[in-house]
Amino acid sequence: MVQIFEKLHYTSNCRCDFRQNQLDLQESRGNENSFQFQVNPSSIPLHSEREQNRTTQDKENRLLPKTAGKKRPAMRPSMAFDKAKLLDASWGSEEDPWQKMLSEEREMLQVLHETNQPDPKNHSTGKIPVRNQGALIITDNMNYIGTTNTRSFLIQEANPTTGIIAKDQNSEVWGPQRSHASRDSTRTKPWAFANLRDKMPSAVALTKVPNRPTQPEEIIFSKGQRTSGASIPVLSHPATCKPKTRIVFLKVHKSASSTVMNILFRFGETHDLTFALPVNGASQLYYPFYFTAASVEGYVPGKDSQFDIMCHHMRFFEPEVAKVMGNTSFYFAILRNPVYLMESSFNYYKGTSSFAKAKSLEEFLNQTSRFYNASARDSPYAKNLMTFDFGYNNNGNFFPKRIQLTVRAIEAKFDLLLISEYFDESMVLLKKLLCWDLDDVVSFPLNSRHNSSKNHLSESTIEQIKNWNKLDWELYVHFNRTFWEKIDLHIGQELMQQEVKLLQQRRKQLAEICLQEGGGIAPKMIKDRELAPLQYGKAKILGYNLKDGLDNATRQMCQSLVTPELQYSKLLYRKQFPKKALKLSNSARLANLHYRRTV
Ligand SMILES: Nc1ncnc2c1ncn2[C@@H]1O[C@H](COP(=O)(O)OS(=O)(=O)O)[C@@H](OP(=O)(O)O)[C@H]1O
Repeated sequence: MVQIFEKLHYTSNCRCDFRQNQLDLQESRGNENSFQFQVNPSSIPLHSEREQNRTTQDKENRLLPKTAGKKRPAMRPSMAFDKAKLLDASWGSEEDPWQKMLSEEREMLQVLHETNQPDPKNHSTGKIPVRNQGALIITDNMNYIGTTNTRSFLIQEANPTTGIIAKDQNSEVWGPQRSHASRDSTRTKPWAFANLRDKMPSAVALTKVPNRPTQPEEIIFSKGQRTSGASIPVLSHPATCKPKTRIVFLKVHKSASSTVMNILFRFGETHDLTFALPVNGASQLYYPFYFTAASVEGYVPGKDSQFDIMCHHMRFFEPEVAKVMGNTSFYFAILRNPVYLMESSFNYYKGTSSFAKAKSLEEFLNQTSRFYNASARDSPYAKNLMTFDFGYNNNGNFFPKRIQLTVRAIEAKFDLLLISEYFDESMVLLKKLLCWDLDDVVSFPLNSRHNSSKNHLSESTIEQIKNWNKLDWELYVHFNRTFWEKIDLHIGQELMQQEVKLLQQRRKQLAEICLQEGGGIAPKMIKDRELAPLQYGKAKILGYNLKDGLDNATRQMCQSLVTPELQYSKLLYRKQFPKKALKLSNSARLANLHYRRTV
């Protein structure tokens, strides 16, 4: 009986409606003749000879340790795809090219995305293409990847069998903002927080910070593996720092990405920035298929950097993203401990083919061959979801080399990888690298589950999840380490703690100003439908009630902090494409979007 109910429930409320995804795009093609669908990646022309024949000095520079503010060169997709053609013959045999490359000691290596983006032509016929899961690896001796003696560093440093206990910062809510002397004068804040300045206590004095508490990553990495953090006793950015406004955020699933997205939405709105929004007001950028520029509303082929911020769910595909956002945008993403990510995913995506029939996460893990079908289109929710979102093969076998190259490729493209277990530290680091204000990164947690839909995990289940999501686990371990290295490099532990404290105080204060109950509440208690988050799978997603009697400006500010992703997205779409939105809402399409976010 329960199962029957669940089945019905999931079907009616499923975000994994791939068919709908196809139809959305199909329809958009009909409406938007200007859209050009992605060509076969292998047909992308090569960059010029000059670009390819980089100088020896260039190559040497790429092998130097990372330095603050220095962006390493992006992977050249066109070169990569040309070489990809050569490797087409080994498609399907995943191991062989890996083994071959392992023996090529002097060559630098590069991992590529899987190359077979679904053929958009299939979409127009309503056919759903089968995704080839083969990973493609190419060699390229002109790239940024280190020499052979660094190849096994990841596995040596990380102990994948060690447990990580995630610290949940969701429930904390705090305070005051700091002044920002070097603000870009062109920036405007029509309403955000401006009216609250006088309601806030003066900035917290910078007192001696207590020793850093034991944190999960310390269980994994010895202290010596981090550089010592130099404390910089200043809170304002240097005069030369100009807020970054061109941003790509890879919204990795179940990693606090909706909260980050809300931060970007608010920043974009208050600074009149434009968003690369999904076509036809859809909720995602062509997910679970590789991102394609044509899935962005208003994208004009050949026109550079048309939008300021891209932050909807997508499966990352660099050349297409670059078409819309250019290569100089600030690229960042957020990761989460795969153990807790999977526990969250199991509840949220309970309706997907892998999880629907499993009575519990434990049952799924004990019988993965029974429940998991790698070729099912919705399988990524059940295995290495982060790897998949970054554009790599989530079913790939584990090889140290695979991880190393994947990590290198991600690092080559992404300026920053955040860690959701350290959300506040992540926001302080983000603020620093974007040259933003503290108020720009303050937020309330969104898309959080009610405790009743969370499951306790035993030690053995945790181990099983880690093994099952080995690729994600290794990514997480690596980027957890580099996260702290970045903090040491850019901020220092002491200043970080001070700023985290300020951020938390600010959040707490905003909660007192805005929230009726002071924090997240169960869905049935939410009074305003516009503020009700999508309820999905088996998860009960918390929302917020705003206080009554707020003046207009305060209410608007508070509302923006708690508006769920789908409603906020719809609002931005209306603002950016009023005519199209009107057309869509006339056909009652847009109005219902937040009830049927696909996937
Ligand atoms: N600030 C902050 N800090 C730490 N964790 C946070 C935060 N905000 C959201 N969350 C948790 O992130 C989970 C939802 O992730 P996403 O928003 O990425 O989900 S989704 O893919 O967009 O559906 C969801 O995890 P679960 O509650 O375990 O499901 C949220 O609780």
